[in-house]
This record gives sequence, C-alpha cells and structure tokens, in this order.
Amino acid sequence: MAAVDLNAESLGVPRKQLMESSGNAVARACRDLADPGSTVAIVAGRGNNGGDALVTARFLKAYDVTVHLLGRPETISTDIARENWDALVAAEADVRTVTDSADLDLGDPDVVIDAMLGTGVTGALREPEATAARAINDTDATVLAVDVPSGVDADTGEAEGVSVAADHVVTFHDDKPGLDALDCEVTVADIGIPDAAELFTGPGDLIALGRDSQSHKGDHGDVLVVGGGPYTGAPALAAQAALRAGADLARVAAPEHVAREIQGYSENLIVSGFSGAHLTPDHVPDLLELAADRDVVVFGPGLGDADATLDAVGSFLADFDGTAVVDADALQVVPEVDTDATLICTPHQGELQKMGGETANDWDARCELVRDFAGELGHVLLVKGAYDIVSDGDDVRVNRTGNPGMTVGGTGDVLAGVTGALACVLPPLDAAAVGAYVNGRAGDVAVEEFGGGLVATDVLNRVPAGLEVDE
Ligand SMILES: NC(=O)C1=CN([C@@H]2O[C@H](COP(=O)(O)OP(=O)(O)OC[C@H]3O[C@@H](n4cnc5c(N)ncnc54)[C@H](O)[C@@H]3O)[C@@H](O)[C@H]2O)[C@@H](O)CC1
Ligand SMILES: [K+]
Repeated sequence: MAAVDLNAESLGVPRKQLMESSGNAVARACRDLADPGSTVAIVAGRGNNGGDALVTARFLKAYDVTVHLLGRPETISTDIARENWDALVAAEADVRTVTDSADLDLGDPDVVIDAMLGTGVTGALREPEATAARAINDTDATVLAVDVPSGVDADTGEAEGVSVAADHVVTFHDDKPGLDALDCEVTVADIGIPDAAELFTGPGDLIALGRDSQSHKGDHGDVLVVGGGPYTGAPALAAQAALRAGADLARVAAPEHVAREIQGYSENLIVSGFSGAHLTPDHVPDLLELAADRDVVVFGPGLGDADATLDAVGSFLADFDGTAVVDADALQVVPEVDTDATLICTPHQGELQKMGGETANDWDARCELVRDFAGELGHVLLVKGAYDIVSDGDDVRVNRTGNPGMTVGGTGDVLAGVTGALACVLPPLDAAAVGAYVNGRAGDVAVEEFGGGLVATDVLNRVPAGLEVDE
C-alpha cells in the first residue's frame, strides 16, 4: 500500500487527498447508519487512521460529533493527520484529548467511529488504545471501524490482544483479506487512487529495496553472468550493471578469450574462462556447479546463436533449478525447455516473436498477449519496448521510464544485469518491473546529462541514480 501511495503521489494524487476521500467515505457510511442529529463519538489514534476520521468529523455537520484524540496533539505522527487536527481546533469543533485512558468518557453515543489504528498496527494494543477498545466494545453504540477494526491484523483477521468489535468497516481502495474472517459488514471505498498507480512502475516500487542497516556482505546477492563468445562487451556490461544495482558479487563465466578481455575492463569482476570460442554442451556440468552457489544467473548476453551454444543453453536450463534472467539468443531456447528453474525472460519485440510470442498494435491487447504467453511459458516475461510490459501470467506491470536514446547497443545487457541483481532480493515479477524502471530512469538521467548520443556505459554508470528514492 505504501508503494501504491507513493506511485499515486507521483501521478499527482497526494496522500492528503486520499485521506480526504477516506474521511468522506466514512462519513457517508455513518449517514447510512444513523439519522441526522444522532450523537457520534470519534475515537482517533495518532496515525493516518486517526487522520481519516478527523476528516470525517468535518463531513458530519448534521450530527452531534465529539472527537476523542488518544494522546497529545504534538505526538500525532504524520503531518497530514496533524493538519486535519489543527483544522478541527481552528474551527472550534468539539475535540478532546485523552492522555490517560481512565479519562476516556464516550457518553452514550448512537455511533462510535473507531479510528485508533489501521494497517499500521504492530502487536497487541497498548495503552490507552487497549482500554479505549474495551470502552468502545462496552457501549450500546453501532461501531463503525475505519479501514480495519483497531487491533486486528488486516492480513490475517487476528488480534494479539483485545480488539474493537465492529459492526461495520469501511476499508479503503481494496478488500483486506483479514476482514473476511470477521463478523461484520465490510464496505470497500474507492478513494480515488488511479489504476495507473498499480499498473505503472513508479518511485513507490523502490520502497521494497530499502536496505537493513545491519546487512552483511552477501545479503544483496551473488550474481553469475554466463555470456560472451561472438560478443565480448555484453557479459561485462551485464555483470557491472549487477554490481551497480547493488549485488555484492558479480562473476562472469565466458570463453577464455572473452574472459581475458573482461578482466582487462574491470577489476570489480570475478571472471572464469572456459575452453573454446563459444559455449558448448561440454561446459554445462562445470557451469551448473558454478551456478549452484549463486543467487541468480544471468544467461545469454553475447553468447551468440551457434547450434552447440543453443544446445548448451537447453541442457543447462533443463538441469538448473535456481533463478535465472534469460536474455538475447538464449531466449529462443526457453519455450522448448522443461525446467524447474524460475526464469525472467527479457525479450524485445523481435526476440519475443522468435520465442513464439505474439504482439498487437492495440495496447490492451498487447498486455494481454504478454500475460497469456508468460502464463503459457510458466515464467516471468519482461518485454522491452517504449513501454516495457512485465507479467508472470497473472499480474501485469508496465514501465514508462526510458527514452529513444536507449535503443543503442548494450542497454539490454545493462537491463539484464540490473534485473539479475534485483532478483537476488525481490520476487521475480517485482525484480523485472523494478529492473525496467531503474534501467529506464538511469537512461533518463544520462540523456539529461548528455542530451543524446548515449552509449551503454553511460546508462550503466547511472544505475545508482536510477535507484535513488526522491525525497
Ligand atoms: N493509501 C493508504 O495507505 C491510505 C491509508 N489511509 C489510512 O492510513 C492508515 C494507516 O496509517 P498509518 O500507517 O499512519 O498507521 P495507523 O494509523 O494504523 O497506526 C500508526 C500509529 O499507531 C501506533 N501503533 C502501532 N501499533 C500499536 C499498538 N499495538 N498499540 C498502540 N499503538 C500502536 C504507531 O506508533 C503510530 O502512531 C490506514 O489504515 C488508513 O486508515 C488513508 O488515509 C488513505 C490512504
Ligand atoms: K480502525
């Protein structure tokens, strides 16, 4: 939800606007439950759940409303909730602060609006919320909960201690799985979050990458790039991109002549050479062994399409059961392979067609075709284009970052490496979507700097900027 929020904000729909819609939706539900003139007690916590109900208070002019804030106003935890509190105070609404739960006096209201805690709850209710929950449950009032009954876990429907027993819940944007288990009426309110905030990748998608300050070397991934043969730069680009995207280690396995050259490019990479000019089935047992201890393998950059190479790709994938990003010539092998591996395939339109995938001019149809084909393959697809389409056969995400300057050779290798690094720390669909987003953003930063004439290393070196969360 935090990701969707930030994406909505980047689309011009800020959180405070969502809070206004949420509060309004709760007021609507309250009007359905009680006639004008009824008494309404709002019990508000200090987070955004409370903030929603502070908005509700403004929308219930025809009712006799009292707001009980649990805690001192200075401890309200978000700016938008505090602004809504200040607005009630400025308007001389009937507001009270409760610092000692023993002082909470709800009276005998017709409706209690429970806005103590929503999705931000952790663990059992503390004081004064626990006592307040009992007080709410002890009234004869109809209890209307905001988003989730306070104390209840929105995902499981369970509570660690006391929780509010609600008659009705107005929940926002989407059904919460935990609410199905409760004995109360649930209304899902549309609060104006654009569908685009979920379909299109955005800054919110980077939240999942937040690093733990206690993290150790190796926590962020060890990536193996298998590539090179007719092309030498591609595997080096992919491996360096993996490092730029946060992997702790990047290794390359390539034919000896490529391995020697790569070692010359970058001291940051670990390189293993194998005999001959290109990959052949003879190399597969060693590669499988090398791959077994890695988090993710990026397979394909610069491998070429010699028959023996494609045979080797097939036999590698047939025996591999880890996670791999498959790119370039290796892609055409995927539809024929029966594998237990988790694959993220990164074709452009031409490669998609070579794999047997179809495309359409109509945008929606194109997304549907990618979803169906991903489902058929049983793997994640990231189809590159002006808009990148990502699907696991179920969900579809679309990425709009990037620019025409990125059609230059090598940017696809950078994307494969970035996606490989992200697949070490994110589920495959997210890794593909965030990979496309970050790679495109890196290209956007590069084009802003150079104006045009981009080369792949420009994009590669701006991957860290692509990963930066805007404040
Ligand atoms: N897109 C969204 O996510 C939207 C969310 N909205 C509202 O925002 C809510 C989430 O807001 P927040 O993230 O601020 O979280 P909450 O308001 O649910 O709770 C946060 C507060 O609860 C305290 N707290 C946590 N666990 C506690 C416990 N066991 N006992 C006592 N206090 C505890 C925290 O210290 C913090 O002050 C949603 O439930 C919803 O009502 C809406 O404003 C609209 C949009
Ligand atoms: K609540």
